[in-house]
Amino acid sequence: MSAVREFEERLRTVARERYHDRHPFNIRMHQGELTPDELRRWIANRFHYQRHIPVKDALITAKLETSALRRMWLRRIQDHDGAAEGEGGIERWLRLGEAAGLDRSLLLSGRSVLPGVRLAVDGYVNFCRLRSPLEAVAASLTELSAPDIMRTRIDAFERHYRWIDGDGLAYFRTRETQGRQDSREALDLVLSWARSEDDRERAVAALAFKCDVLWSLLDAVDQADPKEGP
Ligand SMILES: O=C(O)c1cc(C(=O)O)c2c(n1)C(=O)C(=O)c1cc(C(=O)O)[nH]c1-2
Repeated sequence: MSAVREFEERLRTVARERYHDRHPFNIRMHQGELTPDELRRWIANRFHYQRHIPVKDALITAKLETSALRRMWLRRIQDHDGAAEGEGGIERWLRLGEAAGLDRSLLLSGRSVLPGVRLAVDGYVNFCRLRSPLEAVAASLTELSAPDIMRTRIDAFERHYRWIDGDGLAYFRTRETQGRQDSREALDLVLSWARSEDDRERAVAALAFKCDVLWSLLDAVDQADPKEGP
């Protein structure tokens, strides 16, 4: 196998084997075992991650040196922030919250964000702020596994959590396609930028770090005091 194919295989293995679809909270979600309060707590806390994705993508965009690359990365910001008020992934996530009975003002206030979730998201944003473009882009490669988890989640919501209106699932449906494009583009960049063995090690470590971010976020949600609100 060529060195590049071997590197790609390592990245795909990390993205598969350390991905948060194996986290106990996601397993319970997919098996239909979450209570409405647990699901609401996840939605409210994951909103904190969602609203920071375009922030970290702006930090990455600032590191890219050509118009073509910046144009590519700007699309990600628009996917989340929309081209106009009332559009985009953040708006779709707020609608998911509303479909689950969460007021958008609660999500926007950040009042429900658990300390561990705040640290995990800060960790990811600061990683993208401080590390090389190669490492920041490699960290986004968890998205290699994201389209599959979106499918699993849509199926689980439609089967087990029918109290959430189906229109609320628009975020997940849109992300299935967007995630595929994002991960294809990011993988091409990482494969072409990582020239040395040292670069490849750093890229794999960046992806493993990002898996830890997603895992820690779910640890915090999973271990939250059930008496606390969403
Ligand atoms: O719900 C999920 O399981 C999940 C996972 C990930 C991921 O794997 O990083 C992302 C998303 N969703 C997502 O919605 C999203 O917009 C996104 C952007 C990124 C990224 O790192 O650039 N990951 C993810």
